[in-house]
Amino acid sequence: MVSSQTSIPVLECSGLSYSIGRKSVLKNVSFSVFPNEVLFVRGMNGSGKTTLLKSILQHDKFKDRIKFPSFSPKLSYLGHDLGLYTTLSLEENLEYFRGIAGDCRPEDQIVSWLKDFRLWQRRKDPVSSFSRGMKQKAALVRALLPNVDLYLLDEPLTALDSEGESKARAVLENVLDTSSIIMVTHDPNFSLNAKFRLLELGENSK
Ligand SMILES: Nc1ncnc2c1ncn2[C@@H]1O[C@H](COP(=O)(O)OP(=O)(O)OP(=O)(O)O)[C@@H](O)[C@H]1O
Repeated sequence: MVSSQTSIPVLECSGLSYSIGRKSVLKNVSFSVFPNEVLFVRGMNGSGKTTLLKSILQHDKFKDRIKFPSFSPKLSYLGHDLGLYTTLSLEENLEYFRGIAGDCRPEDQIVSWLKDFRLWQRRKDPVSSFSRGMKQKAALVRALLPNVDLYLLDEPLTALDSEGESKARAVLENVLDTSSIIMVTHDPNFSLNAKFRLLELGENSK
């Protein structure tokens, strides 16, 4: 369902422009993210989707453009670099991130997600032994482990099979009960059973 909500946004971005060297990557980008909503960010390769997520992570540098009207939200990021220690087991990774993250989702929720993703039996194996899709699922669980207000997910369903994608959809809908998500996706048909908005970035790399 497309959102028509008028509550206070978690994040408000107005007129954000960003250049790398002489290349203009983001041109006058404006959008809002509301509580318990997902913002899908789409656009061609090179249109600035990853740059936008990284700009939000570095929001201190863009104080006049990226604002948090009600409170400064806690953020969690999943990028193309999956952010896992591949010589450690999945269980060790999650223990490590639980240790540094502070407030985290309950253990039983994480166990349930690992079972849904068929990772539970492999939790003691080094992440380096995982397939590409398994690494992606592990990285998604790692990113969603901290209990934060806003998740920044860059193509989080890359390499997932149809079962994995369906489970990931349920996990993301679960997360939206308490948080908001900005999700980069190339799939125009991807949807969640949640309120959503769309941000289409222009292609600036010609
Ligand atoms: N470190 C960098 N140095 C120079 N140019 C960069 C750098 N990072 C990104 N860019 C340029 O910024 C533009 C946007 O890149 P970005 O990764 O944000 O695009 P994207 O929309 O996420 O692309 P994709 O769909 O391929 O992941 C591209 O033209 C890219 O070449």
